[in-house]
Amino acid sequence: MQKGRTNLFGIGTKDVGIDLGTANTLVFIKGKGIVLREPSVVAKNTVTNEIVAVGSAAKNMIGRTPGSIVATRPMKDGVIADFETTTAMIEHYMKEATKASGGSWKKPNVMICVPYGITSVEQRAVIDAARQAGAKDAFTIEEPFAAAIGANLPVWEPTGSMVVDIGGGTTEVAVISLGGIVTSESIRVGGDTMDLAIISYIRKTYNLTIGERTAEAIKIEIGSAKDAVKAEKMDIRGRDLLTGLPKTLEISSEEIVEALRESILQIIEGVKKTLETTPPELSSDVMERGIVLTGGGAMLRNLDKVISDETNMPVFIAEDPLDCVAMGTGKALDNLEVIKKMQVK
Ligand SMILES: Nc1ncnc2c1ncn2[C@@H]1O[C@H](COP(=O)(O)OP(=O)(O)OP(=O)(O)O)[C@@H](O)[C@H]1O
Repeated sequence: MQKGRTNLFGIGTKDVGIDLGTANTLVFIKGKGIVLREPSVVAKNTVTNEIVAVGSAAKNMIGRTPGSIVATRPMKDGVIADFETTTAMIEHYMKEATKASGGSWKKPNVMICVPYGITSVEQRAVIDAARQAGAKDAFTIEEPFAAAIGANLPVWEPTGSMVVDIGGGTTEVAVISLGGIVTSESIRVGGDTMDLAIISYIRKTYNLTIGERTAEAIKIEIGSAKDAVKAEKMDIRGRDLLTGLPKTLEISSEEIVEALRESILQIIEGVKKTLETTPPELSSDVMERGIVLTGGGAMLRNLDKVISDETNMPVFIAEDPLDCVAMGTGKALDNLEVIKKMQVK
């Protein structure tokens, strides 16, 4: 255990962990837990280049902005698409974290979880952004590793742990042992791809256009990775492509299973590919302990069952799958000395 120190946040070490996800950003403060969760959205005025809003306020602007304001997701697809905006986002969340702890900023160590496989240049840029925003020192941790720590897997032990983190932009599959990622796959399929697949299905089948937020709501409410015993129904609203007018129709969960089939297949392929390249000793550990699903996508109904059927492995959903990466990022601060050795040079 690291020895606590007193600062303006109160008693004890109050270092900060930030899960910079493609869909959501979560901020963890040591000793307090997760203090903030907001969508990773930034609204920018394209004329003045000014940031108008960050987080929930910006998400509400998606699809509703006048021409001069654009609401974007700077981390879309699991990569840093726009560095300047990402920096602004880090600054915003660090300020919000200060407010959330009811104190003024006493420089903390900041651990930032970044998408797996981002370049060392991008990692350094994130570190610089955090330092600029007031961090005493900043470190990065890769997403599947943070997810595994957050899911309480024994990542530091000489045993194989397998995690499948299904986020907004990507799905990351990794086998971890002795504090390192032994084998991994990053698939450009996540919750966003599922939403787009639903939009495309509804358009093709019913000539109805729906927005991304509606598609996400459908996925969360009646989405499933395989047919449920009892089909569920939902009324959805969109714009009829033929008449141009708003229209409501009823869809069933079976249709969403069909719409999501391709995305699910790709996730399964990624899991199988990782298992194929896992050394036998570690595979047998995974067989014994099971595969752990984290990330928001882990909550898609029956996804655990489908992955288990296809791999013949036990599959478990982590407790609080949406929080695993942020919790793991925060907990990694307890092992700062080890994490320091993993940093890009
Ligand atoms: N109950 C649910 N069923 C299915 N999907 C869900 C559910 N709840 C949330 N999601 C999806 O989870 C995704 C967000 O997950 P998460 O917050 O773990 O992603 P992220 O960490 O921001 O993304 P990434 O890991 O790609 O950086 C969104 O696509 C959201 O629609």
